[in-house]
This record gives sequence, C-alpha cells and structure tokens, in this order.
Amino acid sequence: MFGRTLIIANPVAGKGEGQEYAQALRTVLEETYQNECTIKVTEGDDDAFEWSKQAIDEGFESVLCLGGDGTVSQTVAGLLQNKERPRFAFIPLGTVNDLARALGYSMNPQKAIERMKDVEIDTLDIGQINDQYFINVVAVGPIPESVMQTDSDDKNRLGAFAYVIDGFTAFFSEKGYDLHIVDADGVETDIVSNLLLIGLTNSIGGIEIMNPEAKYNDGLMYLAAIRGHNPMDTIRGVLEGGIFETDKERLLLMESSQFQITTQESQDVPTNVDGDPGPALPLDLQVLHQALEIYVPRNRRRILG
Ligand SMILES: Nc1ncnc2c1ncn2[C@@H]1O[C@H](COP(=O)(O)OP(=O)(O)OP(=O)(O)O)[C@@H](O)[C@H]1O
Repeated sequence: MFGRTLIIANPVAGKGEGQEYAQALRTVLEETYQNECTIKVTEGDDDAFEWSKQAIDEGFESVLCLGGDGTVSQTVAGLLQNKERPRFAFIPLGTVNDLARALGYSMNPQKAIERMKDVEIDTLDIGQINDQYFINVVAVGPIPESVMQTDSDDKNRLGAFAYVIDGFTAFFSEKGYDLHIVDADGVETDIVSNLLLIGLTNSIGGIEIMNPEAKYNDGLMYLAAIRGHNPMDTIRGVLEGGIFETDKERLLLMESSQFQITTQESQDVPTNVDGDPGPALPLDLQVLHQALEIYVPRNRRRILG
C-alpha cells in the first residue's frame, strides 16, 4: 500500500513528541506493510517543503508528515511542485487541525498512527490563493495571526472561535471593508464585511460552520461573509447560530471553484491564510481539484465533511 515511504517529523510540534511518534509510525507501517521507511526530522522552516519536493526524485512512493498545520502546509506545498506526486497522509500534532477533522483522522496521535494499519486511498483538493497554497481557510479582515491557531481546550461547537473572539476582540475592527467578489461563473457580488471566510471543507477553526455537505475533494470552496460592519457580539451570535443555517440578511454564503476578491479601499485589507498573514488584495482563489492522493482510515466513525 504505502511503498517506499518518507516520514517527515517536526520535533517541536505535539508537545515535543514528534520524533517519538515518527518512530511509532515507522514501526506500524513496516510491520503492517513490510515497506521501507525513512524518517527525516525538521530543523527549521523550509525542511518539510524541500524534502517533500525532492521525494519523487528520491524514489519515495508516499510522504507522511507529523506536525501542526505549518508542517502539513509546507509538506503539501513541496509535493505540489512536481507533476507526479507521492501519496500523502499526516499525523496531526497541532492545536486545531481542521483538515485532519475533515478527513476523519483521529486527533489523538497514537490512535491516528494505529489507524494507518487499515487505510484506503482518496483524493484531496488544495486551495490556491495568488501564488501560494492553502489547505484549510482564508480569512479576509483584520484577524490577528494567532486566530486560527489558538490553543483552546473547548473544541466543540463554538470551540476555537469563541475563545478567539473573547481573547482578541480588541484586534477586530468595527469597520466593514468594501469587497467585490466574482465567482467561477462570473457572478459579481458586492459586500461590506469585517469577517469573510473561505474554506475548503466545512471545518474552520475547529468547528463545523460551513455547508455540512462540503467534502474535501468536491472541487469547491465555501465562502461565508458577515454582512455590514458588525461589532463582535453580532459576529459571535452568528457563529453560535451556525454559519450554515442560512440567514441571508446577515450572511453571504457562496460556493464556487474560483473566487476573485478585490476592493477599492484606500487602506490595505488584511488577510490570513491557514493561520498566517496572507497576501494583499486583489485575491485570486481557485481549487486545485483532487491535487493529491491521500490515505484515509477505512473505518471512519462519522460522516465526513
Ligand atoms: N527542529 C525545529 N525546531 C524549532 N522549530 C522548528 C523545528 N522544525 C520545524 N520548526 C518550525 O515549526 C513550525 C511549524 O509548526 P507546526 O505548525 O507544525 O506546529 P504547531 O505550531 O505546534 O501547530 P499548530 O500551529 O497547528 O498548533 C515552522 O515554523 C517550523 O519552522
């Protein structure tokens, strides 16, 4: 199943246990599939990107990484540098791990490793925003860097977002930005908003707030924007109610394989890509449909988003 496998481990992710988990993963794979695994431990920023980029030339059939969203994003970006790509999977060691939730991976690293014993192959969409990739979510608005990566114990329903909003209200502007959105069909929409999110699946910030039908390889992005220049308590109310519960007066909801977002604003509109500061507008977003082949556990317990 896995063939020659490269395991990339971030030793500082997951309470510093990335390396031990990598050994455990190697043992599981070698015992289950009698394959050959190589572990590489990252030292800094570009390692995961460089190693996954070179993996195909080095004869690896699969690349698995262990880490948080940063490590997963870098590994994915490296894989996408080649036309022919090794298959991919990861063991989530971060805090929010939206993609892992959408894929039905366990949030418990030991269990996620065990589940590699019985997998099937599926495909995964990757998002592109201008000249970079995203795996989870793009936010447009004055959202602080730490928003999508907040360390919250409360991962249900409001989860990370409630924590974020409580903790960072001061960072949100009550100014609404004038945004112009064009989708793949050329439909044009104007909106004033101070919170616009675009996700590839229905899980954002650790909670399921988008379209419950959203699937990680359906070729679509899901956009939700809160209309007007709302204070945080309104935004909070909308999130508590669930973004997918259509409320056309307060919410703009769209789905498309492409979005173009522009503004006439004189000041820069901040953006956030998978928890890190993103590019300035104009934004060109598109789905790289089924860009990767991935391993997912065969017996996933819940309906997937
Ligand atoms: N050996 C290392 N020592 C220190 N930092 C490292 C090392 N290897 C990788 N890094 C850094 O770790 C960061 C990525 O962390 P990652 O996102 O995987 O975990 P995390 O921050 O715990 O996860 P999350 O943000 O989802 O909570 C990168 O910025 C990378 O430079």
